[in-house]
Amino acid sequence: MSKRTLDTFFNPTQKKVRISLTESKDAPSKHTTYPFAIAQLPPEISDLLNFAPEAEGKIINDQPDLDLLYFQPYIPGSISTPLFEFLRGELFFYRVKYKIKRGPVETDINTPRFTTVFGVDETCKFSSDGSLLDAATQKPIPKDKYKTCKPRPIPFCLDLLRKLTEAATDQKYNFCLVNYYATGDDSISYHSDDERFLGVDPAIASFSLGAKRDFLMKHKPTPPSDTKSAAAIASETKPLKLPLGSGDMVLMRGSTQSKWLHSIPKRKGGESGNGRINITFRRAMVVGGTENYYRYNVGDGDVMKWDGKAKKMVIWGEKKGEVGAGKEDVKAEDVDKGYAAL
Ligand SMILES: O=C(O)CCC(=O)C(=O)O
Ligand SMILES: [Fe+2]
Repeated sequence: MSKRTLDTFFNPTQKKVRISLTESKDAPSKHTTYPFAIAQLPPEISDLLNFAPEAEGKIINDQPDLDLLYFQPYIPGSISTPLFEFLRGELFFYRVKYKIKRGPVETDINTPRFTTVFGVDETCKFSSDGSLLDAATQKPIPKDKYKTCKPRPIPFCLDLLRKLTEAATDQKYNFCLVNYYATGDDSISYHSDDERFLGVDPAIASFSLGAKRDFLMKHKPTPPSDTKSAAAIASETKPLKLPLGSGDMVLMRGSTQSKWLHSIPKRKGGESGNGRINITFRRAMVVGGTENYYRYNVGDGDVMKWDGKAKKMVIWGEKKGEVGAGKEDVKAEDVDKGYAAL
């Protein structure tokens, strides 16, 4: 067996761009699907975001099927905490519950983190008035095109980062998923983002803001029927731990999603109690992707918003109250995102 060498090196193809904000500098983002308007980034943040990426991306491809581009950091250090606080304070979040069926047994799942999502798959575009148009014909879409969700446009405060990320990674993104891990008890179990609606070998750009959390990766178990035995692959690969800090970005690309799993495990103590935001940009190709993302990241429960005085997420709207605490289903760790733990 040939030994793979560690060839982590600088990627010469990365471009730097400046994005000028064409929208009014302070008009909040509004849409009929938003529970409330979302403020624009203050200029102190948006001006400096234009200097991203702060560091060159390092390629990590020294293991079979792995292809990462790791920016440490991507977001300038002087704005990563203000951006974290801005997004935690301005976005609406959900604590999604759903049921899964394993054979005859139905299980209730409580997603062990706060989530929210914006975007629409490649078959549609948002027009300037916020309505959805067919991407091919530019005509309004049939009312019943999306049967289980109402797609939401990416607000300006996240769309600037999306555009910068498109330029830095040479990829297109139409979805923005946001996770908020309030404490070390919040997590995402081992999974891969390899759904068919993302197409073959999807590129996913993943940002970290706030508390440092470990990002674990391990190769998927390989069926022995493949060209190599499961044992041969297992001995060639070793699990990876990236201690993601505020402002870091990991681009996962190539065969990474089809062959590797990733997770943010629960942690005791440390800075995890200060909260961490994860933002991923992805590109969904078909209607099913849009329906899936809204089902698992918005769901049908209460809207939640950060309460700066209470320093926690509370239910937004008429019924105010504390959210989430102590209600996690222990089983959620195993089946989070609808995937059985591997
Ligand atoms: O929080 C993270 O860094 C990872 C999130 C993730 O894997 C996902 O949302 O699919
Ligand atoms: Fe993921």
